[in-house]
Amino acid sequence: MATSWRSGSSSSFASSALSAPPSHPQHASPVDSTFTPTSAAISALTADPDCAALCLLTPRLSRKLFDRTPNELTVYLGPWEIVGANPRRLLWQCSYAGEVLEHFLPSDNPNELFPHTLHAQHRRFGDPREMELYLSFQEPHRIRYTTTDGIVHDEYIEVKYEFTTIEGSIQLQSDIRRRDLIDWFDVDVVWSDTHRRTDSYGNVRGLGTIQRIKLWRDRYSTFHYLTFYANHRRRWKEYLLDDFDRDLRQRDDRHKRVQLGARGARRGSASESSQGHSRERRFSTSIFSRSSRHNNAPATNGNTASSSAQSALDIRYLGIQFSRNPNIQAGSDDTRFALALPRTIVLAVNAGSSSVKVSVYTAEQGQSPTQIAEAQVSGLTAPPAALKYERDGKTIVENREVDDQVNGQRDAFSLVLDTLIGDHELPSIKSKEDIGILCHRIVHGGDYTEPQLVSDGTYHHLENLNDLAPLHNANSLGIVRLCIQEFPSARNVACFDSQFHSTIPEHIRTYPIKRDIARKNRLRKYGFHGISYSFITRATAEFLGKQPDEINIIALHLGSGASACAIKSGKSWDTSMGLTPLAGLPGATRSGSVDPSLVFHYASDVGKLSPASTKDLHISRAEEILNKQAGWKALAGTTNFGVIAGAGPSEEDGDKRLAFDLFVDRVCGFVGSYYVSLRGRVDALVFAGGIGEKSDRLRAAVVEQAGCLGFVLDQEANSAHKVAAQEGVVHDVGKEGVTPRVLVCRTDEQFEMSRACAEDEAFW
Ligand SMILES: Nc1ncnc2c1ncn2[C@@H]1O[C@H](COP(=O)(O)OP(=O)(O)O)[C@@H](O)[C@H]1O
Ligand SMILES: CC(=O)OP(=O)(O)O
Ligand SMILES: [Mg+2]
Repeated sequence: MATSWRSGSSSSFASSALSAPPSHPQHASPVDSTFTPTSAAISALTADPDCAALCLLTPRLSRKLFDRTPNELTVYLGPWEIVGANPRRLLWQCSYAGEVLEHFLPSDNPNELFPHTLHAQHRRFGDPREMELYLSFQEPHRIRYTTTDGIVHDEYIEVKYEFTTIEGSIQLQSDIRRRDLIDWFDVDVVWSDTHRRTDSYGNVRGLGTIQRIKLWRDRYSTFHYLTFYANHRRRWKEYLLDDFDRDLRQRDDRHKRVQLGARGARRGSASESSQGHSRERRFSTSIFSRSSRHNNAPATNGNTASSSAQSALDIRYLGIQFSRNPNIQAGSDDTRFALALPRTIVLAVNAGSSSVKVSVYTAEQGQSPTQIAEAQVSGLTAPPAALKYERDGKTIVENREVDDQVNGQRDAFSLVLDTLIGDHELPSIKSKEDIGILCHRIVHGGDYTEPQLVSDGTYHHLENLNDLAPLHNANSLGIVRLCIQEFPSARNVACFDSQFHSTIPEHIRTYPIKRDIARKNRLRKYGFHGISYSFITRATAEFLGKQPDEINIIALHLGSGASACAIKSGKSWDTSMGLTPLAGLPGATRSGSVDPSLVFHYASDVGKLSPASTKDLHISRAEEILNKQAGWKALAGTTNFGVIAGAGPSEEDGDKRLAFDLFVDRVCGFVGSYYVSLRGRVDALVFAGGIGEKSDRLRAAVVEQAGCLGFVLDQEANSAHKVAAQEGVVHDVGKEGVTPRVLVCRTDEQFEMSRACAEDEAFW
C-alpha cells in the first residue's frame, strides 16, 4: 500500500518534505506483496499547517496526488496493532526496517473514539458502502513518523484514512473502539425531544443532519450502541440500544422516519409535555464513564469536535429520518433497522353509502399506525364508479373507471384487495397472510360502545341491526364475511359509527314516544359518522393546541350521507342522525328529516316490503323511497354535489341551485341549534367529508348565513385550490383574529379505526 506525504511548512518533517522529489529512495519501492488487504495506504500532509491531513490512499489515488504535489512522500503501510496505554497508539507497520508510523489515539478509553465516515450523499454516484473506505476523525490527532533518519514528522494533524477494502476499514474502526461495527445507516436528520426536528421557522435542524449512524456491538457483552456525529452541536452522541424501548415508538415508512422511545418513558412525551402533561422521568443513566481527554491538540477556530460523546441518555426519544434519496439508500436501511420489531399490517375498510375506502397500515401495538397505501372505489351511486390507488403517497391508479367490474360495496372491496395484493411494489403485503388485523367500519353498532372482535356472536348481533342502516350495515357485513373466508388467520374488528355518540345525554337521545315501546324496540337516537367525529375531535384539538376534552365544536360531516354534531368537552352532545342514518340532513339519495307523515302521502304501498329487499336486508317501500329515491338524486338528478355546487345562473340549473340552497338552509339549521345547545361556547365550526372538504362554495354559503353567530371566513384561505394544496389534516379558513374559528378537517375514518385497533391489546 502506498503512503504519501505532502509536507507541512513547519516541523522537522516539513523541511525534508519541502525538497522535491522525496529524498528517500526506499520510498520509491512498490507495494510489498506481504501486506494484507486489510492494511491501508496513507497519504498527505498539506503545505498549510492549519489543514494538514494524513490520508490512507489506494495506490491509484495516491499516484494522482503525487503528480500534482512534488513535496509528497510515500510510505507503504502494512497491518496495524494498537499498543500501549496513556496514550494508546495505533502502530502501523511500514515497508522498511526502522520505518514506523504511530497514530496517537486521543483517549485511552476506546469508547471515546469515533472514526467518522460521511453520509453517502457526499459521493452520490458510488456504492454507498464505499463511504466506509474513507475514515476521518473530527479533531486533530498526533501522528509520529519515524525512519532510520529519525523522527521525520511529529505533529497534530487532521487524519484521514482511505482504505482499499471495506473490511479493512471495519476492522480498524472496530479495533479502535473495541466494539464491532456491525451496521450503518445514512440518515438525513436525527432529532430528539430536546432537539426538535425543525426550528420554530420550520427549517430542518435536529441534533444532526446528513450523518451516518453506526451500530456497534460490544466485544465483551451483548450491548449494542448507536453512534452519530451531532453536527449541529459539534459533538459525538452514543446511545446504548437497551436504553430504548424494544418497539419503535413511531414508524413512518412514507417519510422513512422512526422514533425510538427511551425505555420506561411514556409515549407521546414531547407533545404531551408541551401541553403540560409531562409525566415522564428523565434519564440520567450513564452509558459509559467519561474519562479525561488526552488530546492537547490546538482547537481550530472553535470548530473542534469534542471527542467525548455525551454520556447520559439525556432524551426521551430519538427520531431518525433515514436518507430519502433512493440512489443512496439502495437497500432499505430503515427496514433493516426495524427488522426485529413486532408489527403487523392493518387493513381498515370503510364501506360508505357511495364508496369503499381501504387503507393499509403498518402498526405496532400501542403505537400510532403508519399508512402505506390507500385504495378506494367511489361513485357507487354516481356511475361510473372509479378506482383510485395510492402507495407511499404516490398515485398509482388515478380514477380508473371500473363500472364493468363493480356492482356494489362487496365487489368494490374485492377489486381493492386484488389491487393491493397484486401490487408487487407493496412489499408489506406479499400474500394475504401478511395482514394481521382487518378493521371494518360498521355504521350501526346498536348499544356497543367500543370496537368488537368479530365472533359468531357479534356477527349475528350486528346482522340484527341491518335494517336500521339499510345503505350500510348489510354491505359491511358482506365484506366482513368475505374477509373471514379470505383471511382465516387475521382478526376482524368491528368499529362502530354509533359508538362515539354513546355520550349523548338522555334528554337529547330520547324520542317523545311511549317509553316501554322505545325501550323494548331500542328506539332512540344512536347517531352515526362517529368514527369521523372522533378523528375530527382529536385533530381539531391538536390544531387548536388543546386537549380533546377542552374543546367545544360544531362539526359537519358532509358526504354522501351528511350529518352535524355538537361536540362538548370532546364528547358527542348531539347529532343530527338518529335511530337510522336517515334523520337530519339530506344526502345523495336520502331525504334527511321530513315530516314523518309525508311518506304515507307519497305513495300507497309504503308499508310493503320493497322488491329491493334481500335475505340480509328487509326494507319497506317507505324506507326505500326516503333512503334511495330522495336527496340530491331526486331534487337535482345527480348525486354528485360537486355538480350541484357548480350550478350556474341558467334556468336549466334551477334544480341544482334549489338543492344547494336547501342544503345550506338545513346545515345552518343545525349550526344554529347546536350553537344554542352549546350555550355559545364554540371553539370552531369544522367542515369535513367529501362535500365539506371540497366545496368552497358550500362552506362560504354556510358561513355567510351563520355569520350572525360570529363565524367569518377568509375567502382566500377558503378557496378549494388553497385547501387542496395544504398538506396537514386541519386547515384554518376563518378570518384571522376571529373566534370561533372556521376549519376544514380532512377526516380519516380508516386511520381512526386502525389507531383504535392498534391501541387495544385485545386485538393483538
Ligand atoms: N369537488 C367537490 N365539490 C363538492 N362535492 C364533492 C366534490 N367531490 C366530491 N364531492 C361529494 O362528496 C361525496 C363523497 O363524499 P365522501 O365523504 O367521500 O363519501 P361517502 O359518504 O361515500 O363516504 C360525493 O358523493 C360528492 O357528492
Ligand atoms: C352514516 C353515513 O351516512 O355514512 P356515509 O356518509 O359514509 O354513507
Ligand atoms: Mg363516508
